[in-house]
Order: sequence, then C-alpha cells, then structure tokens
Amino acid sequence: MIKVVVAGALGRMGQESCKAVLKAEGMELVGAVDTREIGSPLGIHLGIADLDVTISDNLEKTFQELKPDVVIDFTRPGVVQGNIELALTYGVRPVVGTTGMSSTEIQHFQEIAAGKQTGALIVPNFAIGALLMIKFAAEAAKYFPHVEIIELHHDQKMDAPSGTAIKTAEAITAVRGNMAQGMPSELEKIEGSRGGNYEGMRIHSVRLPGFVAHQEVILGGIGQTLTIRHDSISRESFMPGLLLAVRKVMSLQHLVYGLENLLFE
Ligand SMILES: NC(=O)C1=CN([C@@H]2O[C@H](COP(=O)(O)OP(=O)(O)OC[C@H]3O[C@@H](n4cnc5c(N)ncnc54)[C@H](OP(=O)(O)O)[C@@H]3O)[C@@H](O)[C@H]2O)C=CC1
Ligand SMILES: O=C(O)C1=N[C@H](C(=O)O)C[C@H](O)C1
Repeated sequence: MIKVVVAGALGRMGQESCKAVLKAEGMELVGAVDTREIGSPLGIHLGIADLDVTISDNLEKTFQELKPDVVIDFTRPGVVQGNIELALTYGVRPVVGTTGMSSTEIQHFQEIAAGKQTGALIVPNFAIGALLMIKFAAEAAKYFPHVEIIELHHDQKMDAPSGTAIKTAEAITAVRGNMAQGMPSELEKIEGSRGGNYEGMRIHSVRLPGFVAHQEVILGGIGQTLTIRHDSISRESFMPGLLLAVRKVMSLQHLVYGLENLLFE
C-alpha cells in the first residue's frame, strides 16, 4: 500500500485528488492538510461516510505521526516551496501539482532530492491530453517556429502565465531557441496587449468564470496556421496522470519535472 497525504485537501484539486486516491488500488489516503476546517472529518467535505481522516493544519506533525510514502501538493505558490522542503527532510516523496515556482526553485529541489536520493515529481499539468499537446507543439515548431500561446483558465487562478504555458514554451524553445517574432518596432498602445515574452514567444493569459483549464498553441507559417488545442473540461481530467505519478515516484531516486518524462520514455 502506498500511504498518501494530500496538502491543500479542501481545494478544488485537493478534493478531487482525495477522492481519486480513495478509489485507487494499492493506495491508502492516510492524511489531509489544509488551512480551513481544521479538525473536521474529511468525509463530510467529500460526501463520504466512514472515512477515518481528519483535516490537520500541520504538515510536519502529519509526516511524523503518519509516516506517509507520498505527499500530493495542490496548495498555492509561496506555500508549496516549504512543503517540498519538509517532505524531502522527512523522506516523503512529493508529487507536486502546484504551479508558480521559478526554474531556480525547481533546480534547488532537484539538487536536494538528488542528494538525498529521494523520488520527487513536479508536474505542471497531469492531464495526458495536455502532455500530448506540448509534445505535438514542440514537434510542430521544428517546421513552424513562429508560435504564440493562449492559455485560458477560471478566474480564481493565482498565477499567470499557467505552469502548462511555461512548460510548453520551454519545450518549444528547446527546439527553436530564442527567436524574435513580429516587428521589432511594434507599437503596443495598451501595455501588455502583446502578452508576456518568453524567449521571443508571446504568451497570453485569459481569466474568466466558466473556464476550467484550456490552451491553444498557434503556429504560423507562410499562408497557413496550425492550432493545437487542449481542453480540461473537468478536474477529473488530471486524475489518471496524478495516480500514475504517485505510482512512478515510488521508484524514482531524483526529482523529475514534467510527467512527459516518465510517460513518453
Ligand atoms: N498540475 C496540474 O495538473 C494542476 C495544477 N493545478 C495547480 O494546483 C494549485 C491548486 O489549485 P486549486 O485546487 O484550483 O486551488 P484552491 O485554491 O482551490 O486550493 C488550494 C487549497 O490549498 C489550501 N492551502 C493554502 N495554504 C495552505 C497551507 N499552508 N497548507 C495546506 N493547505 C493550504 C487552500 O486553503 P485557503 O483557501 O484557505 O487558502 C485551498 O484549500 C494551483 O497552483 C494550480 O495552478 C491545478 C489544476 C491542475
Ligand atoms: O490553476 C489551474 O486550474 C491549473 N493549473 C495548472 C497550470 O498552471 O498549468 C494546470 C492546469 O492548467 C489547471
């Protein structure tokens, strides 16, 4: 049995993750941590009776008392860093979905995990379709290096651009390098209207109620465009990838950034 704790258990992703772990074969949900509803039974929030898990606000105590194998983190930028540090200190393998960390922070945790020979995963997007979108976009950029990314999310999202958009831009940059796009003397009459600039590639972030998580990668060539789009229309879309990650992290001895590295080996 893989003993799992979920941090951010009462959030949108945390609740979905708890339900998925409870249903998964070979996994046991032993703990749930959040900043809200401390001391309440997790079951009442999930609508599940007879669930022996209580919400705690203390991740360290949870690690000490329950000795989990894995912690799933869906908290928020600024919190996740401390949680990873703590997990690696206690030899608990972090499976991190929380986005918003810098590449320097990810590298820092890569060094710690390697030093301790502890498995860890940082995954900006667990949806298999999103991983394929990134893979296909990088492949297409070999032939169409002019690219813009539009990501669209619900209006409660804290970070922009999304972790998925950054991962996509990194994958495309690995193929085409830094490349100036558009007119050098472009006049931006409203600041930000051309989006964020990642190595010359523009990223546009849309935040509206009604969206879950969506992304279009538009590649332009002479007389043609190619659009690769992925839509997560419910948070269940992330669960098969999340459960795969929990299983895979058990046999890792270092930190892997991106589930595609384990899926498309
Ligand atoms: N990798 C992937 O595939 C996906 C990643 N995400 C990412 O996951 C993260 C969470 O998203 P989402 O579920 O929508 O966010 P929510 O705001 O719904 O959930 C976050 C939860 O974490 C809680 N929390 C805040 N601080 C702490 C803390 N110190 N310890 C424990 N819990 C804490 C929040 O409580 P409170 O409300 O009181 O602050 C809240 O319940 C985001 O970074 C998002 O980008 C989302 C979807 C898919
Ligand atoms: O906040 C979200 O909702 C999501 N966050 C992740 C990201 O930043 O890419 C993954 C997915 O897009 C949903």
